[in-house]
Amino acid sequence: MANFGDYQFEIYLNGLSGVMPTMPMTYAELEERGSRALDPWLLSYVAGGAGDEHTQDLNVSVFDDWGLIPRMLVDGSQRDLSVELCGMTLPSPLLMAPVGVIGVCAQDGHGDLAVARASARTGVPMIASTLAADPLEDVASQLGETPGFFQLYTPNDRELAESLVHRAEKAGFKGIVVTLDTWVPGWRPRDLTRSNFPQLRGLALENYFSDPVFVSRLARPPREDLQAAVGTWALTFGNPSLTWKDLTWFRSMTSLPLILKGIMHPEDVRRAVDGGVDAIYCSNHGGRQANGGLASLDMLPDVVEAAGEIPVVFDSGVRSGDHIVKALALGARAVGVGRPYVYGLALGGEDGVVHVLRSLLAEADLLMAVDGYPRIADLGPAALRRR
Ligand SMILES: Cc1cc2nc3c(=O)[nH]c(=O)nc-3n(C[C@H](O)[C@H](O)[C@H](O)COP(=O)(O)O)c2cc1C
Ligand SMILES: O=C(O)C(=O)c1ccccc1
Repeated sequence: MANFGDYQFEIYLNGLSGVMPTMPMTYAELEERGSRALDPWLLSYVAGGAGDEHTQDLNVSVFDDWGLIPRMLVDGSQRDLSVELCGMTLPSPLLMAPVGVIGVCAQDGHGDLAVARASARTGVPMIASTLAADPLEDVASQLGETPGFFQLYTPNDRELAESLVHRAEKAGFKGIVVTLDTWVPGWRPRDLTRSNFPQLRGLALENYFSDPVFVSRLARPPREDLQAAVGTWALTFGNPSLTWKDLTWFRSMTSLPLILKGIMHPEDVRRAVDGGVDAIYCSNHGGRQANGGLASLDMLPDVVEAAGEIPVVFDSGVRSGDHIVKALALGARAVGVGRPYVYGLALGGEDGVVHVLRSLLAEADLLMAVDGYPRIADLGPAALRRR
């Protein structure tokens, strides 16, 4: 397989216009131009976080606390970014974190499908959100050979939760990611001032509206009374009384690999591992849920240690190839990005997402080559140091 870094040569030889017309090459430009491509009310939701967004900003800046240490005269002719995750071999450690409004971040309102097609083209797995503008079956049908994951927001209606998970299994998803940190949205000033949850406009609820259990809870079909359907969704969305006891239930719901997302505390890692999960997803939800916390990267080494043999997926604040490499060196098995591909989608649709993913992978691949860590197995705590 070609190295991801070959994207560099495509750009040198063809010019960026021959590859992806006029797309940004730095995150700063991607964020700036992607932001302008989104309606202001939607941008507040996508870019915003909890409180004064200190934790959200810290997620990104914390990567500067670590520096990679280059090694010389290492044979870089055989590079390999592939990883094993939950019994699957992935071409790279990069994942697309679940984003619940990507549907409306695309010009045509079908961003979930565009992201799924980008996943098919790049081999970068999509973790499809419960909150989607197209039903999960339609998303799964666009994934091609790339394994996909379904992210579950656990409603307080157990029958509905089980229906969603079983639909995901049937549709061909290869793992279930249960998000634990968002059974209620956090305090998000940007959304509060503009009344901005797109969900409340009924914009990302197709998995519910297409679900027989959900529809059976309504007096009239969603299309006939959208307001009532959204109201029922709001009352059903989260379950505040879930506890670790319910891990048995999650485990019993599916034979697919089970991953718990939003884990930051090593004690929670141990409970999850004891409960038989297949992977731990270390994340603070991109700083959107709780302000005043550590950066997600701050907890990664402790989470990895507590997880032992169980693989750790990481996200929050990853913006560049060096961020990916640093998270891998600190023990992550796979690394997710959220906002970067949302801006790629807003700017260039499916091609924009592909460009963002290929750029991140090319940067990570070339950095590992230049720094003398050509394979992921070469990366470990000795590859970096806290400044
Ligand atoms: C607009 C937006 C919507 C999100 N929706 C979901 C979601 O539906 N489910 C979920 O588990 N996480 C959701 N997340 C969190 C992401 O999965 C991920 O944890 C976070 O974006 C990572 O941080 P980053 O944006 O700094 O890369 C969302 C994030 C954003 C930016
Ligand atoms: O915006 C989010 O990050 C998110 O996942 C969410 C989910 C439900 C309600 C509000 C926000």
